Parts: sequence; C-alpha cells; structure tokens
Amino acid sequence: MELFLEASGLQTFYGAAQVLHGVDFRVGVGETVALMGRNGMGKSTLLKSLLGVVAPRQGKVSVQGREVTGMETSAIIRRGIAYVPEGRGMFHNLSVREHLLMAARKGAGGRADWTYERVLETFPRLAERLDNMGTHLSGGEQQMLSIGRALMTNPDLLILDEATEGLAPLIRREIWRVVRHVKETGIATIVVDKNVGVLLDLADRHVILVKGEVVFDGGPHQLKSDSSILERFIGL
Ligand SMILES: Nc1ncnc2c1ncn2[C@@H]1O[C@H](COP(=O)(O)OP(=O)(O)OP(=O)(O)O)[C@@H](O)[C@H]1O
Repeated sequence: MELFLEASGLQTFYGAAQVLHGVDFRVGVGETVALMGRNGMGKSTLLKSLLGVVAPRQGKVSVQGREVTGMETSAIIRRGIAYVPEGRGMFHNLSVREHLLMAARKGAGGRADWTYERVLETFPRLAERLDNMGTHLSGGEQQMLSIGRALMTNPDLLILDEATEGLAPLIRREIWRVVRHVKETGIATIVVDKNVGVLLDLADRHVILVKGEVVFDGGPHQLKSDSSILERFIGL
C-alpha cells in the first residue's frame, strides 16, 4: 500500500518524563487507522508528535515520502492533514458560515471536492444554523462544525481525536455516518475513540498503544478473532 504518512522510532518526552518509547506508525493513502489504548497510554501525544505540536526527541516523520520532522505544525498540516483535536477547540465570535468559509482551501494535491455546499449537505444541522455563533452551538453541533471545517481544507488525512466523546447517541451516530462517508471518498483517517465496537467495523487497521509502545498493529479480523488482545490491552 502506498503510504501517506510514516513515523519511525518516535521518542517523545514531557520534561524528563518519557511518554513515547520508540513508536512506529504509518497510514496508507485512503486508509482508516484506529489508534487505541487506555487513558494516558500516549495516543494524543503520538498525534501531537506526528504534527510537530510536541517535538519528538528521537525518530522521524514523513508525509508522502518527504521528511517533516522538526517542521512547524502549520507547514506539516499544509501537506494535506486536518486535525480535529479533543475538546472541539475555540469558536470565538464567528458564525457557522464564517467558520466554514474561513477554512476553505484546495487540498495539497489540488483536491477540491469538499466545497461549502458539500459540507452543508453532509451536515444538514449546520446548514440550519449558518448565522449562529459557534459558541451558541450544542456540543454535538460544535463537533460537527470542527469536522466540517476540517473537511473544507480538502485534506488527504483527517485526524479525529475523541470526536464523539460526551455526545448523545444520536449525534454520535450522525458523526460516524459522516466518518464513513469521508472514508468512501478516499480520505485517510486516524480515529481515536472509546467506542471499540464502532472502530472494529470502521477501521482498516488498528494500532494499540500501551505505555507509549505499540503492542498491536493489525486488521480488525485479528482483533475480532482473538478477544484476548482487547481484553489485555484495552480492558474489555
Ligand atoms: N502537556 C503534558 N505535560 C506533561 N505530561 C503530559 C502532558 N500531556 C500528557 N502528559 C502525560 O503523558 C501521558 C500520555 O498522555 P496522552 O494524553 O498522550 O495519552 P492518551 O492515550 O491520549 O490518553 P487520554 O485518552 O487520556 O488523552 C500521560 O501520562 C499524561 O499524563
């Protein structure tokens, strides 16, 4: 499989505390990868290390075959990545319409199929709230706006960190529907989520972290056929 992103030997520290202990991680073009592990095992730190939000002390990261280690986050993102962080981010004094239009751009490879109209078709709830201020949206609507804004950048890789955390079941279902749709359009995704059942149906590959090390990297069939892996590493 052609790789979109590849990281090898990542070691990341917060001060003296080492959180990633030599992590190898890859995402193929159009591939959906579920990044799994209990709380505090280093999932967010891995995502931040890939994006240069925290600088790994060792190891390297490449996007489409070109090394990006040590580059500014904004420069890494411009290679075709959209990041929807945990906790939705800031919405300030902008309307839904302004949020979306501000994010609009062509993708790194010239991809432009995610237009304003298409995002509104995908999230009818946002279409009904175009003049609302972002801060006046419900949690679920804010999450949809975050994802909609990410899609407006026409990414080749969408990163969702706990996108359904704390949301009502109906809204979660809505978000998973969109993630499936995004997958069908050939955008690669890294998904971090507590809902293992959904991930098993959605992802092409699963990577499990325990204390900053990859303890499993394989397909959903492997996880489904050997329940001891999830029991041991996720606690199910
Ligand atoms: N900014 C920080 N400064 C110091 N330690 C941190 C920082 N961020 C995370 N850590 C620590 O690094 C470890 C890994 O955290 P990380 O957030 O990457 O885990 P996670 O797997 O994403 O878990 P969660 O789902 O709880 O966010 C934890 O022990 C955490 O306390």
